[in-house]
Amino acid sequence: MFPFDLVQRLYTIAFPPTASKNEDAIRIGLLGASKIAPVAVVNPAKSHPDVIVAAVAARDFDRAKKYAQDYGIPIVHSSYQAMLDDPSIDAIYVALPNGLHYEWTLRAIRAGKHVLLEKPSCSNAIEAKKLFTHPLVTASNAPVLLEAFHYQFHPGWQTFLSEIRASPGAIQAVHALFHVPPGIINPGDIRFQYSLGGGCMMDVGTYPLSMVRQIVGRDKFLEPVEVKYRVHQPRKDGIVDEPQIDEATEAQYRVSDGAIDVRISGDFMTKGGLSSILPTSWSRRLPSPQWPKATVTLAPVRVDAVSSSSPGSSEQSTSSGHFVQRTLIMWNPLIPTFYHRIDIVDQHTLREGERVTQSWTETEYKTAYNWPVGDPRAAVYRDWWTTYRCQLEEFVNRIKGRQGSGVWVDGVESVAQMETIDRTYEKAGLQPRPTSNVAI
Ligand SMILES: NC(=O)C1=CN([C@@H]2O[C@H](COP(=O)(O)OP(=O)(O)OC[C@H]3O[C@@H](n4cnc5c(N)ncnc54)[C@H](OP(=O)(O)O)[C@@H]3O)[C@@H](O)[C@H]2O)C=CC1
Ligand SMILES: O=C1OC[C@@H](O)[C@H](O)[C@H]1O
Repeated sequence: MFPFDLVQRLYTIAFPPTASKNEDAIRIGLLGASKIAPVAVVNPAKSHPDVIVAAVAARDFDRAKKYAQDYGIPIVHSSYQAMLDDPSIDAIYVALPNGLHYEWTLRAIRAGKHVLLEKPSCSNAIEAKKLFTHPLVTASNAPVLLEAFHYQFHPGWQTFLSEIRASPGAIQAVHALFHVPPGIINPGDIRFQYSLGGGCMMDVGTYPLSMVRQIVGRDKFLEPVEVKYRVHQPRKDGIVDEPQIDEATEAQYRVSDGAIDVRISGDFMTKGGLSSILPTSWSRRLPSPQWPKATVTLAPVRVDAVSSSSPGSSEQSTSSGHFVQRTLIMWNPLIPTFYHRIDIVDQHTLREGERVTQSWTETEYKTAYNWPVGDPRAAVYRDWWTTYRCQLEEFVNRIKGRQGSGVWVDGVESVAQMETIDRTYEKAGLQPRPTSNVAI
């Protein structure tokens, strides 16, 4: 069947309806002529009546001019500071290398600008604590500061969380991954430079980490118990130029108050494609593309007669009855508008003591391009809105003091996320990324 919905969504994302701008629209300035800004801000802003992408600043003026021409941005600044000094700018999008996030976000806040700050918020937890607890950030009339964990703002991810919360059984295991194939990230990229705050855990690894933290509860302390990484080694002569740069990381965590098995995996260059049909020596050269995903396994619960056992207790394995163990999977929470799916898989077993007499599986598949029917948020959101468009909606709502969808990434969460990244690096035997020595 021809996927009309998909084509329609993709067409509307590429050519969004252009909103006429309100008089008090927020004028955003882009700090850096970055690769991500067109996708994360410039395009989403087109359909938002309260956002104008008004300026771009780059270290190289000619590059900034070209970028401004390409994306129809009226003002060009030849330095980041010139952007912050521009009184016509209300908000700044910080999409600089991670190692510059702290410095330029604090400078922007000091200049009275709201900030949409790319993930990860800072180079490490020291910076994140300084930033998010800074009096200029915590003051009641402080500018709005948001770490751009865009996927959280999409109804698809929120529906997944709601399904988990509404499901029977305590959480037993949470696994999340984000792997990208070789060739996506270029050799000289900022992600491969320690001094700029690079590394897999800082980049593709932040998403699965953020996802598992959302699922187990952001107040839970994740203690890394085992962390494995692959060092980035682009040279054939065996010399590792950036020994602190993890090209791929796998981490297992213990959760503060429970026995949940938490694992994450990130990879900048995932290989091993067609491993089931090709010899290993061939397969390990091939990319192995896969959707980012999060998987949650719940404890079995008894669903027939009244049981004295509590969900997840060991008594269940020996008692008789009808048990159901649920697994929930979210495929592709990062680009859900293109494709996503929520699988709700119920594994049924009938037991007589330790003997399983019958077992079967029932699976329900869901998608959520918008909030549920009847939810007032569904009348505001659109099915074609990308995670970035949803994020921009909420950033503006916060600045304008509007109610919004209720989804937000606050400073407490951003600091806890950075602390967990630091702990993960330390457990791996690597250094957290360097702290900025710029005095602001
Ligand atoms: N939310 C998301 O989906 C994504 C988020 N990101 C995040 O956005 C940020 C930027 O990523 P991306 O757009 O890929 O990055 P780019 O490689 O495009 O770099 C961003 C900007 O950094 C500036 N820059 C400043 N100092 C340096 C330096 N020493 N070396 C290189 N560049 C420098 C450049 O600005 P200038 O123009 O002034 O030269 C460049 O335009 C990162 O924090 C990343 O994690 C990235 C991709 C996706
Ligand atoms: O969404 C993303 O995909 C690719 C990454 O390298 C990038 O930084 C990340 O945000």
